[in-house]
This record gives sequence, structure tokens and C-alpha cells, in this order.
Amino acid sequence: MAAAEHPRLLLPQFLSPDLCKELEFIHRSCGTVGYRPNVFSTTLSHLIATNCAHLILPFLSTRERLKEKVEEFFGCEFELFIEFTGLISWCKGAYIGWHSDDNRPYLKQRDFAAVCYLNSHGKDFRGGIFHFKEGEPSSLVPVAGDVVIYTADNRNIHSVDEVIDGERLTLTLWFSRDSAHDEDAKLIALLSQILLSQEDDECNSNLPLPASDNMYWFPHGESGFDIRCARLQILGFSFYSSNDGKYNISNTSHDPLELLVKPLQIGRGNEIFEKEFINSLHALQVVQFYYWKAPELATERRETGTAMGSAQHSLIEKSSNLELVLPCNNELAETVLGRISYDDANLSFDWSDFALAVIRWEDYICRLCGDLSILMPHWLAQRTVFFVNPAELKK
Ligand SMILES: O=C(O)CCC(=O)C(=O)O
Ligand SMILES: [Fe+2]
Repeated sequence: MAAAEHPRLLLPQFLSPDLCKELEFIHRSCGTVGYRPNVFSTTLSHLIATNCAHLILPFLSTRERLKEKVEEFFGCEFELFIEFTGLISWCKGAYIGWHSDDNRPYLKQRDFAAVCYLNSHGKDFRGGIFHFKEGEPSSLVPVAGDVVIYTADNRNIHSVDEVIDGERLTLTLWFSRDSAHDEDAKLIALLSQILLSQEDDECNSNLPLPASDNMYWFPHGESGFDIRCARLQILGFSFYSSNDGKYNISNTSHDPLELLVKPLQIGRGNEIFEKEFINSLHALQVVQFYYWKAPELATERRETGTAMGSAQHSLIEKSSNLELVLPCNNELAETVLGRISYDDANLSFDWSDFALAVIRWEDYICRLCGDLSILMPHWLAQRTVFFVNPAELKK
């Protein structure tokens, strides 16, 4: 069958390995339960709504590069709007049968799809192979950095095999010709609200604020798990009460999940890290940042022969009454989220590297917040969220 009957485009290695890791860090720190069983997602509006507007910056240049590619390939320059941008992960048991992406009355506005693979089949997950019903290529094995673009109509009916193990992560975008579905307009509206509410509250402006608990709850029969607990737990950490048990479960008459929005500490093995985090999402973001940077931190330590973070932290010996007892089925969490692989599978956890990661995370967030404050007035004036190097604007 001729290619024109099934218009699609493959862009191998369109995203750099480090960008794939950065987006993975964002998803694992900020993601919520998704729209289908065993699927998790992080949308740009969710990032803005949870006080992490600065974390939309790493998406922007790829978003624009993809829109240009789609317009050029399908010959519709300057006609398209981005309808949706999101990180979507599929865990054990997730799959989708034959469908086109515009196959519901409320999805008719979708004209094109771009799926960017952020991790790789075989290494990070098993199953999850993509198939087109007709035309070539008939199957795609996800490889981190690769992108597939296709029309959202029935010329590109496709399916994804069930994920057997691990977490399959993509950055997925849909494009529309209909300006009523312009994602930027929604983002600008949200950003303007946030800007207004932040005027009186400067100091906490770059720490994550959790959404409602149900957005993090993965239900399973009578039990389930909170994704914030699960993500920490599968890496070997637990949450601990700070303030000598002031917030511990026995002192709370409310829902134990409320402890996740209060100050807390984290621990591992017999040790609790002394730093207090403002809430579970703050702690989770720093832990995920550590895992993004861990290979580079370990190399630095080996090369310089010193643990640079060692001067900057102290550990408290664990006392069991401080561990937060939360309603999380850990066994289920491990089954659903699977084993996590890192670049260097032999990398062992190191608290002094972690302490250094805390400092590097603060620098990273400060840089993004600085960039955001330069870009935001331009976005609000032009009613679109665009990428430009902030240094260019300062000139
Ligand atoms: O993740 C993929 O490879 C495609 C997912 C898909 O078909 C969809 O979300 O509609
Ligand atoms: Fe699809």
C-alpha cells in the first residue's frame, strides 16, 4: 500500500538522552494516576496547578520543534495548534487495542499525533510494542529519543501491546487545526491566575503543592497505593515524621494521607536524613532528581576522591515510632511499577551524593524559576507559551 495512504513520519533520536531523563524525572516527581487503568500522566496544566510552572520549561523547545516537523511534513505551515502535551506512562497490564486517535466525539479536533519514546523496550520495560494496522512500518519497538508522528484519523489505526513489566514512558502531543482547542490558551489562563495568587506569597513559589489526594490514589479492590508513597518506596525509602512525631498517625484523627501534605523527613535502612521537606512531593522531587543525576555524582566522587556532599548533611538514627504508617500496598506498587533500571545498574545509594543532589536540585529549580520570571511577561503579552533563551531577551 502506498505511503500516502498512511501518512506517518519517524524521527529517530529526535530527543537527546539527557532530555529523556529530565522528563522522566519530572514525571516520577509530579505524575498522577491517569485516564486509563495502569496509566499515569503529567500534564502541563497539572504542573502549573501544583506550583511547578517552572517545570514546563524543559518541554518547550521539543514542543515547538515537533509542531514545525508536523506542519512541514503534512504541508500545513502556521495552521496548527498544540492541543495536548503530556508525559504518559504505562505500567504492567496497560495496553490499547486498534484505534485511531480521533475516535470519540470529544476527540474529533485531533488532526495529528506525535509520540516521543523516553525509555526503551527491553531495558526499561517489556511488552508495549506499537503496531500500525496497515502500511509500513507495521511495528515500532520503543527506543528512548525516537519519535513517531501520524495522522489522528483512520488512515493510521494502531495499537500497543500489553506492558508485561516495568514502566513505559512517552511524551505525547496532539495537534489540531481548531483554535478553540489551543493548549496555550489554557496554559496562559492558568499562569495568569497563579501569578495573581503568588503576589502575596513570594517565598514558597518554587516548592510543589500537592493536588487532591484522589489524583495520587491508585485503587485496587479494597486496597491500593498512593503514587507518592509508591515511588519512594520502590527506591527503598520511607517517609518519617519530622517534629518528633507531632504529625504522626497516632496524633491525627484525620485521613492518614493528610500526613503527605505536611512537613516530613525521609529515611532508608536505619538512617533518617536530617533535612525537613515541606511535603511528600518536595521530598519525592529531590529523590527523583538524585536518581537523574546519580551516575554523574558518583563519577565526580570517584574522580575527585572525595564525597563533596559529606560536609553538608547529617543523619539521625532511625527510631521506629517516627515512620509514617500510610495506606500503601507496597507489594502491589512493586508489581505495578516494576523494577526500575538506571544507567548504571550497579550504582549504589550514597547519602553524601544525595546531600549534594539537594544543593544541585535547589540550583536547578532556581535557574528554571529565574528563566520563567523572564519569559512569563512575554508569554502573557503574546498569549502563547514559546521558548526562547532568556539570555537573548535580557540583551
Ligand atoms: O504510546 C504509544 O505508543 C501510543 C499510545 C496511543 O496510541 C494513545 O495514547 O492513543
Ligand atoms: Fe493512539
